[in-house]
Amino acid sequence: MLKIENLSKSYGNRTIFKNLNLTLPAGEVLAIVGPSGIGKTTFLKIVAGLLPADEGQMILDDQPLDLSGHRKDARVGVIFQDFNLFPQYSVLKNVTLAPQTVKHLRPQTAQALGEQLLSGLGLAAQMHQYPFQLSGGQKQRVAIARALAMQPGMLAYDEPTSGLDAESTQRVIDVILQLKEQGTTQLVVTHDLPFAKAIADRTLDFGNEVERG
Ligand SMILES: Nc1ncnc2c1ncn2[C@@H]1O[C@H](COP(=O)(O)OP(=O)(O)OP(=O)(O)O)[C@@H](O)[C@H]1O
Repeated sequence: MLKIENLSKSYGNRTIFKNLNLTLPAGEVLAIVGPSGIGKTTFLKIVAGLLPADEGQMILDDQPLDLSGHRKDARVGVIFQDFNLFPQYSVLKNVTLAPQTVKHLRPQTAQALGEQLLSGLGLAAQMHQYPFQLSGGQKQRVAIARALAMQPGMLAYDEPTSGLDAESTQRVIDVILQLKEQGTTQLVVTHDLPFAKAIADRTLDFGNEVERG
């Protein structure tokens, strides 16, 4: 479960959100929607530990999350809009690298985990290919496998269907629902309302429901 209490963020004298409170029960999917520039990505980056919050706290599975913007643990897995895969590494190595270097898993253990995750996401045939050989939807699923390989407490996605065709979008929907079924807590920033409807237990409209003044 993710619990957010009185979270505030400003850029200079511009308040992006103020006193934001939110509870996301374990295994639920929250979609965050709202117009461009309203602060959705800012919020996601704070949840992911990539940007500092000004005030407030976040608790994931009863343990506080570091909100300094320099979080070192991998408790929140992030999937970026542009995938951020390493182009010089195979799909499997993209997934197994961080578990070995950050979590110090033995190569065989990381490999077994990577193979299991990639197979589960329908990428068994692509394991030894390179990112340039994949479709956008396949890259997105590699990014999801890579995040899951760090065994995070939850996943956060930034516009995961942006630039994907209908078929790839459906695969992302299937993966998110499959992970939900397995109990993964997920937060998804999107401007795609039908997509939000297909995945979410709950939708937060960042434009209308969030305090900023
Ligand atoms: N580092 C920064 N310094 C100052 N202002 C920023 C910074 N990052 C973002 N902003 C501003 O904060 C506002 C919220 O940006 P953010 O990217 O969070 O919005 P968004 O809702 O994700 O938009 P989009 O859907 O277009 O990605 C925007 O007006 C943006 O210009």
